[in-house]
This record gives sequence, structure tokens and C-alpha cells, in this order.
Amino acid sequence: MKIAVLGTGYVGLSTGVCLSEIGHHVYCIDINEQKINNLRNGISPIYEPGLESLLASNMTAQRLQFTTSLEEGLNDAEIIIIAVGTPQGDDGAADLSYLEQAAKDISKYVAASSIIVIKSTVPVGTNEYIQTIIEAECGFPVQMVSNPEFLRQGSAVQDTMKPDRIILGSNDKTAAEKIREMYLPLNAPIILADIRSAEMIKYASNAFLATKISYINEIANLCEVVGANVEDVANGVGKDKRIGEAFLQAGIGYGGSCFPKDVKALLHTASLYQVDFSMLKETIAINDNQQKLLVKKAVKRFGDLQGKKIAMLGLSFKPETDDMREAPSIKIAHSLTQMGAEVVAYDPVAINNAKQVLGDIITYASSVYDAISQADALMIVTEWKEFTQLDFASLVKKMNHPIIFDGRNCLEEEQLKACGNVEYYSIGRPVIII
Ligand SMILES: NC(=O)c1ccc[n+]([C@@H]2O[C@H](COP(=O)([O-])OP(=O)(O)OC[C@H]3O[C@@H](n4cnc5c(N)ncnc54)[C@H](O)[C@@H]3O)[C@@H](O)[C@H]2O)c1
Ligand SMILES: O=c1ccn([C@@H]2O[C@H](COP(=O)(O)OP(=O)(O)O[C@H]3O[C@H](CO)[C@@H](O)[C@H](O)[C@H]3O)[C@@H](O)[C@H]2O)c(=O)[nH]1
Repeated sequence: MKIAVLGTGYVGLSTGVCLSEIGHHVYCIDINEQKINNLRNGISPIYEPGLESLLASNMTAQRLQFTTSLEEGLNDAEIIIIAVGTPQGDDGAADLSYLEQAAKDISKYVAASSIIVIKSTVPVGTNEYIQTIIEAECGFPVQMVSNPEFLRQGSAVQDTMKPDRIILGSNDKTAAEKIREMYLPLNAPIILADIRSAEMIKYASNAFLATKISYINEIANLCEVVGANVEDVANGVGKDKRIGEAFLQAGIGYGGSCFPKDVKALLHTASLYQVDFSMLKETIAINDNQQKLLVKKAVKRFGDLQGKKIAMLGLSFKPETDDMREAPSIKIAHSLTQMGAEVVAYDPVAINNAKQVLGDIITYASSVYDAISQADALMIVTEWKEFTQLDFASLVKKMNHPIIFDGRNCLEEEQLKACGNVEYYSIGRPVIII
């Protein structure tokens, strides 16, 4: 099939590349010329494992092309997938301005036979609203399918190639059937729904997962005061198949481009309809509190952070991504520096993006060893695998004080015992002082 994808961000690019991998002819379109120029040279604008090699092989096979021209990209397109950003607006609602612009842009080139798919995360009613914009501009009826995306950053290719489910929402059976055909090579479960239910499935999923994280984090805080260990608790709780083991990792809270904004957008939708979804307010409040925990623990330990050198390991909101959107590291870095601490941070891939957000309020190290040298404390903010595999016994010897604050509970007792002399504070687990 001939497919056009609007937006070459985390979702649009992963979608475009994977659809070409399963044999479709894909044109990826973006308004950002630099991104498109890089992509034409086989350079991915984002760090996403496995993406660049699929990009290269599908470009070579001439199934994947990039352009900034809608005329070129939409020419003959049977399916137009919109994957532009829907960031958080000032009032918590999803900002639909990119989507509205994209709708107006494509109206000039859309054919009566093409199917328009909204993959961006959008509040209930948005597909119908966008349809009215397009139809008003192009002057004929168009077919819409809501197809929310569930990929996770850091495993976008794997999640796109092997999704748990594909949701297709449409009031037009023929259009939904065509999109089902597009996805058939993935051999994934496909759920057909009406267009509003499909939109709601996305928010209900993200809000549930965010709430599961806040729930285990609140349990972790209780574990700390009653002397239990949240890792053992989560393990025991998660073995119940009705609950499940995933998303019970306690820590310094959720970040990223999705959970924070999507929980707020769902809350905003509820308030528009006078529904008091108070549980989501707690999900947010617990998460805000969780992001402050490492700094609170450091203040409790040191009393005063003025002049303390803190080595920060990890800047991105989660491992295997360079994305800094709503990363807990941002609030932590601001709090520490406002209290007079010197922060030296290391991240395997997110330093360039972090510089755009944090500027020179912190220093960026080129290795873990540079960051940790002469540090008064170490804070683990993102659980990159390479951090968990470090030789902590020799690392702590380079520090002024062998004190570790682990915001992701990623170190094991055995690793700490090997250090000989260490103080270890984590989330919802007993303090270890050796
Ligand atoms: N990031 C994720 O993991 C993820 C997962 C599932 C769903 N989503 C949702 O998917 C959507 C996209 O998210 P993202 O993280 O990929 O965004 P992003 O910010 O990484 O990328 C958006 C891209 O759209 C481009 N764009 C903006 N207006 C355009 C236009 N008129 N025409 C063509 N291109 C245009 C931008 O230049 C940018 O490259 C959002 O609604 C998001 O909530 C994101
Ligand atoms: O047990 C857990 C799991 C995750 N997190 C944190 O939660 C955030 C989000 O993690 P994750 O869900 O793995 O990454 P995202 O790429 O943000 O993916 C989420 O958001 C996407 C955008 O909507 C959805 O498509 C995905 O299904 C959904 O998992 C990160 O800060 C994680 O550190 C925890 O604290 N504990």
C-alpha cells in the first residue's frame, strides 16, 4: 500500500519505518527541514534502538522516502497517518494546534478515496472535529480512522513490530477494514471500536499505568516507615495474574512525553463534563512528591547541600532514550543547584538534549568516572543498564564520601557489600550502611 506519515518524531518515524519494513511504500513528511535532510542521509533524529538499521535497509529497498513537500508525499497516498505532537496546553488540555494545522495542510492534496488515520494521542471527539476541518477545506467527505499508538520509547521498533494490540476506531467499516489490512503482516490482535471509544482507550491505558506507578510508589513510602521492602512486596503482589508484574517498579516517579500530559488531559476532559476524577489528581500529586524524594533524602543526610558536589547518573526520563521531556532529572537538578550544590551529570545519550533544557546550571561529564570523581554523593536518576553493571567497589573509592541515593532501586545488596564502605539510600527499601 502507498502510505504517507505526517510527523517524523518518535511515533511517526517508528511507524513509517516499520510499515516500510512489512512491505508498504511509505513517504514520511515533516515540516522540520533539518530532520528530513538528516533522514535522507540515513541519520535518525532520535535515539531509538534498532531504528537506524531498519531506516537504512528500507531506504535501500526504495520503500521509504522523506520529504517536506506535502504535494510530493501525499501524491497517490491511499492512507495518510497523522502523528504530529499533541503537547500539554496551559490549562492541562491537549494542545491540538499542530493537528489542526496538519489537517488544513493535507486538505489541499487529499483524495476522496484516501483514508485519514489519527495516530497522535487525542481527546475524545478530536477525530470528528478534525474531519470537519478537512471536509470544510477540501469540500468532499473523507474517511477517518482513530488508531492510537502504544509504543514505548526505548523499545519503539519492537513495540511497533509486535504490539499487544492494535486499536482501530471508525464510524466507517470499509475504512477500518483497509487499515486492518495494512497491519495484517504484523499478525497482531486487532480490536475494532467506535471512534470515541478508540480515543478513550489510549487515555484510559496511560492513566491506568501512571496510577499503577503512583500506587506502588505510595506503597514504597509506607514500606520505608514500617520497615518493609517494596521490591519484595511488588514481587509478591505482581505474581497475582489479576495484578501483573509490569509497572510495579517503585522509584522517583514517571516522566516522559506521555504519562504526565495524558493524565492531565484526561483530567481536563473529565472536568469539561463535570466529572470529578479525583483519583487522577492523587496519581499526579503522588508523582510530584516522588520526584522530590532524592533531594529530600540528601537534605536529611547532609543537613545543608551548599557546596556539595553531587554526581548525577542519568538524565533522560527512562533508559534507552535521549528524550528529556518531563524527565525527573530536570526538577532534581534545579532543586539541587538552588540549594547551592554543584551537579555533575553523565548520561550515555541524552546530554545534548539535556543541555537544551538545563543549560549551564549543571556540568556535563564525559564518563561516569569523570562525574563521580571527588563527589560528596551519587544520585542514580535513570537506570541505564550500563550503570547497574559498573564496578561500584572501585567507583566509590573515587568519591569524597561513599554515599549513594538510588532513585530507581537498581543496585543490589551484593554490589554494595563489595564496596566495603558505603551508605545507600533507595526508594521503599531499607537503608544500607556498611
Ligand atoms: N513518544 C511516544 O512514545 C508516544 C507514544 C504513543 C503516542 N504518542 C503520541 O503521538 C504523538 C506524537 O508524539 P511524538 O513523541 O512522536 O512527537 P514528536 O514531538 O517527537 O514529533 C512530532 C513531529 O511532528 C512534526 N510536525 C508538526 N507539525 C507538522 C505538520 N503540520 N506536518 C508535518 N509534520 C509536523 C514535528 O516537526 C515533529 O517532528 C503525540 O500525540 C503523542 O502523545 C507518543
Ligand atoms: O514500573 C514502572 C514503569 C515505568 N516507570 C516510569 O514511567 C515512565 C514511562 O515509562 P514507559 O511507560 O516505559 O515509557 P513511555 O515511552 O513514556 O511509554 C508510555 O507512554 C507512551 C506514550 O503514550 C505509551 O505509548 C506507552 O504505552 C506507555 O508505556 C518513565 O519515567 C519510567 O521511569 C516507573 O517509574 N515504574
